[in-house]
Amino acid sequence: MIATVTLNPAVDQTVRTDRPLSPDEVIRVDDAQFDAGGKGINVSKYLTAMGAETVATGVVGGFLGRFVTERLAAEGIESRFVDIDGTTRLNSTVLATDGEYKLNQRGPTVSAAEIDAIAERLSSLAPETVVVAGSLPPGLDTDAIDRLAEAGPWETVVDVDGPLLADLDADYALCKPNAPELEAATGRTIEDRESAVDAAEELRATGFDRVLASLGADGAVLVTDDGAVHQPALDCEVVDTVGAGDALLSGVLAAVDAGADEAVALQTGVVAATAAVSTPGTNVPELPEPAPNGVEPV
Ligand SMILES: O=P(O)(O)OC[C@@]1(O)O[C@H](CO)[C@@H](O)[C@@H]1O
Repeated sequence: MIATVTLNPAVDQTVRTDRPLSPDEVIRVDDAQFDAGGKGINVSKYLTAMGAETVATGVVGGFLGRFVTERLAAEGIESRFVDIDGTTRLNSTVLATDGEYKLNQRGPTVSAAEIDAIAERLSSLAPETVVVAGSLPPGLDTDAIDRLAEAGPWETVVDVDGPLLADLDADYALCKPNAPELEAATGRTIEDRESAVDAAEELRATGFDRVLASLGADGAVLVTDDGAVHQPALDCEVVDTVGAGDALLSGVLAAVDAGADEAVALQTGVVAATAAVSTPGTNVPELPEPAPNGVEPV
């Protein structure tokens, strides 16, 4: 079973307007989509859709926290969150004709005691894999992630900001930086897939068995002990990019969980990410079967 930990969940609000954003004007939008979000939660949503066993945990609070747990229950996603005093955040995406605007709140304060409570939840769930994903809320630093990684016999996967990746001390099974995060974690410049692989190798040497790097229009690479594989991006019309990284990571984890090799896992991830960018918000779209193998060694 794969448990996900979201230390800073969100209600994701997505609105669209058929004009550019401009200051000092009221811009009226026709409708708003609300999804239960936060990176770990999204991973649990995708894993469930892909048939992998998963439980979402982390912290929730207030009326927006209730929205998150109720929405997950309605979608058939198992969750075991720790309640906190503050209110879970509202993150907004505005899809306008001049671009995609994302406003993420910092979120409520979370304490070390609440990390202990999450570690207890994880111990009782006894997952094989724990995925810690998303930003750290006020009150926490990377020690919280290291503590969760070391609190049990599970392997731990992380999807956190680049500077945080560089600060982690425990051993991790996998991390999933995008290109700017890979640059921030290593101080290297990513110009192409070869430089991404070099940076990923450097990151692996600091305590990550595998590095899954998303490279936007250049697809993704998965770098492991067995070398590196690359999957080019697939053609699609991009509606919004929110949640694409979560879909990529989920596809890789679900495929590995089902016994697939690295190339098939990477391909499954890129297919899921392509479906994610083709749909607004962070609800899980219909996931197509992986296309013919486009994976190549780097
Ligand atoms: O502020 P963070 O924790 O870095 O990211 C949070 C977030 O933008 O990530 C998800 C998409 O990946 C959304 O569901 C959510 O709003």
